[in-house]
Amino acid sequence: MVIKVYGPAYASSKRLMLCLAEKGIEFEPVPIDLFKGEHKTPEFLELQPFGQVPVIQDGDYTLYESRAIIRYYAEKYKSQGTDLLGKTMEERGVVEQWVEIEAHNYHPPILDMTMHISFASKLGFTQDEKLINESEEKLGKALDIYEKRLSESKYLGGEFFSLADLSYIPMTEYLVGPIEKEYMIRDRKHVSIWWDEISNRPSWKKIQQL
Ligand SMILES: N[C@@H](CCC(=O)N[C@@H](CS(=O)(=O)O)C(=O)NCC(=O)O)C(=O)O
Repeated sequence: MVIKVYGPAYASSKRLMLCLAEKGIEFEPVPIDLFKGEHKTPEFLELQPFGQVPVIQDGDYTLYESRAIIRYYAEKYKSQGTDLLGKTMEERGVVEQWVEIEAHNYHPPILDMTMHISFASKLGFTQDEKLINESEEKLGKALDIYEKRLSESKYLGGEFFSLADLSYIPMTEYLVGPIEKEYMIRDRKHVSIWWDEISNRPSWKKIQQL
């Protein structure tokens, strides 16, 4: 049974598509147009009561929250494709730490900047310059911590690519692309090297075609 991935091919939905690609797991994208409110229909809310994407349906198993989904598949298919969790519990702990840090210190400021820089006019709200600046400052502080970590370790989770790095890719795409803040990556030597490494993975290039 092919996994159905409900969501647009960007941001959090792309996070799990990337994980499935790294694991060599086939999936069927089911586009959900947020701008048309397709994530707020009664049918979709049956699937995901918070009205957010992504959601997966794997047979009669349904799961939402992108980071829960990538952990599920990384564990379920640990010996298939790229091992994204590390070999020991201690490595796993460090991987989980950086996945959580992304969720709380990286994704939110980039999302706020993206919404206000790229979508304010389209969605009809006033661009909040103060929020953009505060978000950029918060992100800069996080990136300085990543710079130190990546000066000591090739990847965030250790000397192996893992969920800790994978989880960052979709929102970093916004940072270096649509919101034109690539300098925040390029001004940090080790973060820049890391970004070039992880964004050149075949899985990411494959997902970009969607
Ligand atoms: N923590 C959730 C957040 C998902 C999320 O914020 N999804 C956005 C779309 S995107 O930011 O990933 O592109 C959404 O559904 N937004 C619509 C809404 O929140 O009403 C996850 O990681 O799955």
